[in-house]
Amino acid sequence: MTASMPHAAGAAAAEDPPILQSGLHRSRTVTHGHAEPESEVATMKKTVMGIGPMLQSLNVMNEELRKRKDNLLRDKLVLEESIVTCNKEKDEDTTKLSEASESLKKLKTEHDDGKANAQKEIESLKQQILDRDKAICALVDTTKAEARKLCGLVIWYRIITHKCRKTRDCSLSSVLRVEQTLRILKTRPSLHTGFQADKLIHTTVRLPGIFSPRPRDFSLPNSSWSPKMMELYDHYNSQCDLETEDIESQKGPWIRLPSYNRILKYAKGGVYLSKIMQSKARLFTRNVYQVGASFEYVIFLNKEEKKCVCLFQAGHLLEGPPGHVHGGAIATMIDTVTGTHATFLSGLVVTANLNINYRNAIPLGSTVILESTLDHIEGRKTHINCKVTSADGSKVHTEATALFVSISVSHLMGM
Ligand SMILES: CCCCCCCCCC(=O)SCCNC(=O)CCNC(=O)[C@H](O)C(C)(C)COP(=O)(O)OP(=O)(O)OC[C@H]1O[C@@H](n2cnc3c(N)ncnc32)[C@H](O)[C@@H]1OP(=O)(O)O
Repeated sequence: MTASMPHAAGAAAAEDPPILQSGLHRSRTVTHGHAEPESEVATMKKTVMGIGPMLQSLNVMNEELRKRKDNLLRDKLVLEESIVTCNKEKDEDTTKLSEASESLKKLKTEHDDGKANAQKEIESLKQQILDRDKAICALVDTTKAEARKLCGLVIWYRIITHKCRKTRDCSLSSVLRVEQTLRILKTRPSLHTGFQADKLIHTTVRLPGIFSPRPRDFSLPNSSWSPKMMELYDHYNSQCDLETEDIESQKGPWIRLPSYNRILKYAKGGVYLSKIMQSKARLFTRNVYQVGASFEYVIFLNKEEKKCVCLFQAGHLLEGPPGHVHGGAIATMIDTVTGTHATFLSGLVVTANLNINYRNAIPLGSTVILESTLDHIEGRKTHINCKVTSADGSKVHTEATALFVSISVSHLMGM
């Protein structure tokens, strides 16, 4: 019988799990073979008992799968929440970005407006400077030869006092100085200058305005100045003119003369120096930038007494005899102080003669005073005396006389 139904039994075996297969097979066998019912029940019982552990493991697996499903669902929820948060943040960032772009646009517009306004102001101030320079020129009657000479000297004065600054400062105080110079010059009508009046406007108009950075004024105290140097500086500086816009309110007999490291860009024959020379040329006494290393000095001018005082501290680069200042360096300072003095007295001059007596050597690093006094003026010749003493005046280091000859601007160009 069993053998007569191979297909049915085989099909059942293929569909059912192995344990069931053996149980069922047996029960079928028993049923069809008319076996004892008790033994069939027992067999069934056995079979059912065999199913128990299998169900247990299936339950465990089911439980695990359920847990995994729960976890996945939780993860999904978390991810969905994150996506919502990210989208929210993205929206906020987009809003912020557009706000920032708006602010930037606004700032740019404001900046452009400000720049345009500043440009306008600069143009207007430049025009004012130009008008003022023209007005100054108009003060001088250029049809008269003497006036033309004065113009030439004004230009020289301006070149010396302002062109040496990179800014060629056109502030009100500069105009004031020009006016003062005019006054001085008017008292000296016999000066020989050959400057052409039409060049005056050209030159003054080209002077730049008040916007360039100011170069270093070497005559101001620095950290290398000794206490003695400072004491003397304070003494003279406290008696200086107050730089006010009102000419009448100036006080003090002394003027501290500013000092820069550049003067002219004209050269032999009146031609322009090469660009390299123009940019690299430096005044001899101001060509060492390191403070305290070479010529540390400040010049004060006394208009009333027609004299100059220079406080000079010689640095270590000026050594001549061991530990003492080189005679050439002393001569340089004497020429500088007396030359400056003569320029203020007589306008454009050059040194024609310099006589020096070296009485006592000057120790390096010490502070000395150079006193420049007017001896006399005779036609184009300005005779100056100069005495170099120790800071307390007790020792005379050097004595000198100098002759300066007035020259025209064209002479200077042709030198
Ligand atoms: C605010 C900035 C301050 C800057 C300070 C730095 C100061 C630095 C100054 C210098 O270092 S200048 C550079 C050194 N000097 C020179 O290179 C000058 C070169 N020499 C000349 O250009 C001419 O020789 C000079 C202008 C000085 C004279 O030539 P001129 O043909 O114009 O004049 P002239 O020869 O007819 O002389 C005019 C008068 O000066 C007299 N003179 C000229 N040279 C003389 C001399 N060496 N000794 C004595 N007297 C002299 C001359 O006798 C005459 O007197 P009289 O009218 O009574 O007859």
